[in-house]
Amino acid sequence: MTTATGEGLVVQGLSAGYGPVDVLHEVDLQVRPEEIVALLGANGAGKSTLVKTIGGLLPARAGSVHSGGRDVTRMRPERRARAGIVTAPEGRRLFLHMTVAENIELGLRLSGRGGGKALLDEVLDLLPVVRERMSTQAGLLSGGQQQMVALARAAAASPQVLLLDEPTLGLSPRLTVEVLDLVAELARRRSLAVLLVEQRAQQALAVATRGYVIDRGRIVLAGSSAELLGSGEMSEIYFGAAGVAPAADPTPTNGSKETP
Ligand SMILES: Nc1ncnc2c1ncn2[C@@H]1O[C@H](COP(=O)(O)OP(=O)(O)OP(=O)(O)O)[C@@H](O)[C@H]1O
Repeated sequence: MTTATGEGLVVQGLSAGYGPVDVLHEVDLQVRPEEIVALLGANGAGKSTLVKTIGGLLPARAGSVHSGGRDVTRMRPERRARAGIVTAPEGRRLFLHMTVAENIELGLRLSGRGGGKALLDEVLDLLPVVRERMSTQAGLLSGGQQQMVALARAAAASPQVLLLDEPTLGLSPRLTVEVLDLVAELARRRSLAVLLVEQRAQQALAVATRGYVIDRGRIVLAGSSAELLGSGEMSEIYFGAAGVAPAADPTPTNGSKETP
């Protein structure tokens, strides 16, 4: 593990938890620009907690988070977003009664980091499904379309570090491949450092160059995608604990969480 903090996302010795319970224990990870790194783990392993702590929604109890060489550990989420760390949270979190355009505008305003019309245009070129539905109410879109809107909203905020918490949750295998291909295209075009949280290890490792496996709040395995896919240890830790096969398709749900 390099300790260089100059580029991308660097997490060192990060611990966090809820109330009296420690959930994350001294997590180290790094994502360089233009790199997609998968964060894999069974239900309850600590993936969302790690994303929340990196994004600033949950305070770090120890350790540090750097983005582009800047120490953001003590910054509030809005300041972190302005510093380049943008999260597309699990469950999409769209405002379902608002149009797609309003969702994107509001997201950009909240992040305080919109990349302007040119960037939004570039993102929408990659996501024609979103462009075609800018005036549609978000609640009327399918789960896959909502996922694309969440991705567009996050990408249009001009992130340096993009945290994607289960962007394929509830999507069909075909849409999963489509969303992950788009993530890869965005990472390449915009030099993004992408941390991709996924339960679908095979699909995630197909677009990621490297991955980490988290178990009970600790990184227990790290390696290239090929190494992880071939690792018996990973199957044991991850799939043994999860009780699902690597390519398992989680039960589709179109449910969305609406934040006030
Ligand atoms: N708000 C909370 N308050 C207390 N404990 C929580 C809270 N959120 C999560 N936890 C606990 O923290 C641990 C890690 O949960 P987390 O949601 O980070 O796991 P996860 O890997 O994202 O799981 P999943 O894949 O099911 O979303 C679990 O034991 C969970 O019960």
